[in-house]
Amino acid sequence: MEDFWQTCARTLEQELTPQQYSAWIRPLVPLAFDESLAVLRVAAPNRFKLDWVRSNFSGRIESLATQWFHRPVQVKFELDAPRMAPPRPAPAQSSNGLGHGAAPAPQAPLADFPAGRGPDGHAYGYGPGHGGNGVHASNGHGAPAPQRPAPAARPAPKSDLNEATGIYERSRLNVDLIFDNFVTGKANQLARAAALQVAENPGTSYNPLFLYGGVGLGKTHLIHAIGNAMVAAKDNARVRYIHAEQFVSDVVKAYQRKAFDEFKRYYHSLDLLLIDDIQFFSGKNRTQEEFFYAFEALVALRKQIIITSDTYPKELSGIEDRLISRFDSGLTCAIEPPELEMRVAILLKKAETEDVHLPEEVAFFIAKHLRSNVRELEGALRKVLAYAKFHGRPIAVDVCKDALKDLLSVSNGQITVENIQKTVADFYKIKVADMYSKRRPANIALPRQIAMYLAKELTQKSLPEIGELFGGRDHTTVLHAVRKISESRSKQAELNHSLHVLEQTLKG
Ligand SMILES: Nc1ncnc2c1ncn2[C@@H]1O[C@H](COP(=O)(O)OP(=O)(O)OP(=O)(O)O)[C@@H](O)[C@H]1O
Repeated sequence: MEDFWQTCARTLEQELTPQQYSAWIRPLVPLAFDESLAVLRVAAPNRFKLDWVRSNFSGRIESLATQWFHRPVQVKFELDAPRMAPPRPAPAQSSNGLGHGAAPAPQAPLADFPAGRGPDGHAYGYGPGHGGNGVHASNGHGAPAPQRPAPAARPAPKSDLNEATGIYERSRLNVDLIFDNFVTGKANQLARAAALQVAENPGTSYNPLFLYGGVGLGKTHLIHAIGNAMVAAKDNARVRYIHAEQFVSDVVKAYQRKAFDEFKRYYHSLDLLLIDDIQFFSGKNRTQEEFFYAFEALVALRKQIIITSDTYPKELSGIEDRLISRFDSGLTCAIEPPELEMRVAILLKKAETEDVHLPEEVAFFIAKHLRSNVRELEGALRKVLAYAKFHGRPIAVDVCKDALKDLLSVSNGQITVENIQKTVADFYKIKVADMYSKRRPANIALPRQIAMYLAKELTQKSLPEIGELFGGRDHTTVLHAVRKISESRSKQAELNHSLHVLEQTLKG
């Protein structure tokens, strides 16, 4: 087996770039070859590498093994326990800023950029060898913490676990959000391809990568996947995921502590900065200024920046032009709401992750009725599974109907505002983001008014609620749109026809 592995590694070394070889193949360790089953077991140092090699190299390794052993061989990848992804840590704080502190993190938030001083005056350590950096693992959207421990094959040495935990605490990456469990379809394939490209060639392909789309469509998932891939490729990569609101709060803390030098030192030294929901920078001038400096510094050093937003750069309001033009200078990709088949695939994948068998007709039922975003789909699936378990009933369509009764009636015959926005945007060939953007050219303003009108007609939402879902518009704007479209409809046959088609499409 050792001989085979040496030959296999040599072959792959010739076929791959040196970076790919040392990132993915060199860390693999052959464990055993089971003669009777013709199964080759190979260990990967962590979960990301494991997922990556399984998706990208298992076929090639299997074919080399098949040639070598003169019979079909299956390759099974396993985690090499000592370097596995860390268990979800209780937020750890260095007790004195230097060692691996085991004390629970304090309640008052500390500077999110490391090496700062907490309100108690203690310095909070950062850097390799420091177990805590004074940051909190939170469950909020802003800073998801590692969610789940990778299964341990054997107990890992404590120091390795601490080190690994440190990496994930500092980066704030959620280890569960990886490429492997990101379902791809028409709605997100370009964004995913760009994300993969950036993960493989950080800083040199698309910089910045700007991903935008409506709520719950997978932007955060995708950027964590990039971060996780980068950490997997390079253990000491300086990666940081941060929600834009948290960045604003870091700037405020830097002000309070007169610590802009530390702030800059930290942000300007990253290899990868993932910043989520940049629209939250709107109107925050000092934050924008600091982000501008960080952006310039990182791009000049060919360090990667990835940004997400609810709309495309030119549509961002309250953001300086110099930032907008920089956001636009790399690659901008949209993530659209998923179509039916993709929603089904997502549900099946989520169920598989939970080790639950979800009959396809149940997945179709849920996907047909909940159309707007993936977060909503996940919530519905969780409800159905919990309901079935609680009532001791098998997972079937009738259980779904009972479990999702509220959701189904709230969406008033299954039509949601998000779905209306998507349907109308597709019909008029504009971007979904235009539905909530501030732009007002006629080719956008009319479809937006039509969507508002349909939202009022076909859902239970109030005028203020609709206004909110259309980029925070006032209810009088919605009222104006509803009145205008209903009046025009009675006079213009063509508009009436279009509305009829849209209504039929939405009612399915
Ligand atoms: N294509 C996908 N495959 C699998 N899971 C997905 C996919 N898209 C989204 N999800 C899941 O849906 C949930 C919501 O996704 P995420 O938080 O990434 O959305 P978002 O676009 O960042 O939303 P927001 O704008 O509210 O921040 C997450 O649990 C994510 O894992």
